Amino acid sequence: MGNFHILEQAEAVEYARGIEGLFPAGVQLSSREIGNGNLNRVFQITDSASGRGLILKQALPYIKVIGESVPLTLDRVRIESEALRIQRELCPDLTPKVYAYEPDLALIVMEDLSDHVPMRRGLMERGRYPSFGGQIGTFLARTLLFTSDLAMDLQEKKQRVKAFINPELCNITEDLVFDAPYKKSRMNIFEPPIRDAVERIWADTELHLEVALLRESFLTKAQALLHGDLHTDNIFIKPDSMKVIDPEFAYYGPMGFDIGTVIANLLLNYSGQEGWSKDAQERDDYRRYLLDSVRELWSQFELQFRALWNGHPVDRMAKTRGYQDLYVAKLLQDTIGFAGVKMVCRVHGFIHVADIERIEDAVAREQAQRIALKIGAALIKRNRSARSIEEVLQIALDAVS
Ligand SMILES: Nc1ncnc2c1ncn2[C@@H]1O[C@H](COP(=O)(O)OP(=O)(O)O)[C@@H](O)[C@H]1O
Ligand SMILES: CSC[C@H]1O[C@H](OP(=O)(O)O)[C@H](O)[C@@H]1O
Repeated sequence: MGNFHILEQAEAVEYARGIEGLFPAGVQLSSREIGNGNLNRVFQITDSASGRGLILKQALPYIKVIGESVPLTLDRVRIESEALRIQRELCPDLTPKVYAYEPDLALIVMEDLSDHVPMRRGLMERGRYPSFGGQIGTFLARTLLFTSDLAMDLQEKKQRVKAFINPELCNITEDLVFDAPYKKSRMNIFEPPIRDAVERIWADTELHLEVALLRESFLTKAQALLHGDLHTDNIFIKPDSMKVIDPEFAYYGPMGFDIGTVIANLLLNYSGQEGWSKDAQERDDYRRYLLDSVRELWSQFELQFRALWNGHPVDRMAKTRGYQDLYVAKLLQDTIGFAGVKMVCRVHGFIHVADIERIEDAVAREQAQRIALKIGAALIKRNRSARSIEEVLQIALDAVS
């Protein structure tokens, strides 16, 4: 990365213009910076005449939301580009096209998905996406099964694990998801009215034991190549299409972490419904839709995961009678536990979610935060005994009754 420098907007445009086969010669290109994420710069570069465009994403050598005092490896762009390549091979319809990867400048150029919306925004506007369960179920089943020991040559899989060692990005998750929310820490940000609920989490040793076990799994279980940050801002959606972006947190970890992250974000929106409608009927209907989506996601995932396992060449031991059932049962438990920690950290941790944060009414916002903490903590505590996704739905219903 010797030639790295932060691109000026005009340089970004010239870089895009130079990519062979994308724009006609002499084309007039416009550009705007649209990056609203925590880590990177994102330019949308458009041919004003045809409306065709692309996205140029450049990593900064530090954490954007904190500043230059906290360096962050540019190697994350290699991880992101390689993960995108693998995900696209496995799920061509569910990932963006990548046009260029330039390691020296730590940038990736990819398909502009502006005809989709980030799913978080879609849900905040009460969008309904009936195909989502099937789409995300496919993404999860294919990316998780086909990158695991179940379906890969065991030696190749180990090489993959090595290529995806992602210590600095994993460290962010280890700190922000598994550590800070469970103790008094400068990394926690929350509003005074929920201090009592946060302090209960800090003092709950039964909860801490479950988090320690989930953290151990995150640290040691190299089960599959994870996306690593599968929240609803990283899912772009429209009625007939869904695409997953931003796998810079990819590493070999426990499958349930990715599935749990999606579920957590649906349930954070569920919690936030407290502030998005004055009409109780409308709020309940939308909550029901979100719970149906959680159920559908899990059942589609399970169906497709089992079908792929049964229908493709897999590891000899994977055919052992009874093994698949135990594997899927444990996967559900992991999913539930990780969904819980991903909810809790977004309420009083360092990074919050707009679904709750943007509620203007302070009382409703507080209520939404309390609901999210209640669901998150209950999921964490249930993780090792859960037997069915229905338990997740019941926990969510109990939290608002
Ligand atoms: N391929 C894309 N098409 C359209 N918008 C995109 C695309 N990639 C990123 N963006 C926009 O930039 C934002 C930040 O991108 P992201 O890859 O999530 O960066 P970060 O890692 O900093 O979060 C996204 O939320 C979205 O608004
Ligand atoms: C200090 S950044 C933490 C936060 O940033 C990542 O989000 P994104 O890259 O999608 O903006 C990730 O969720 C991390 O938890």
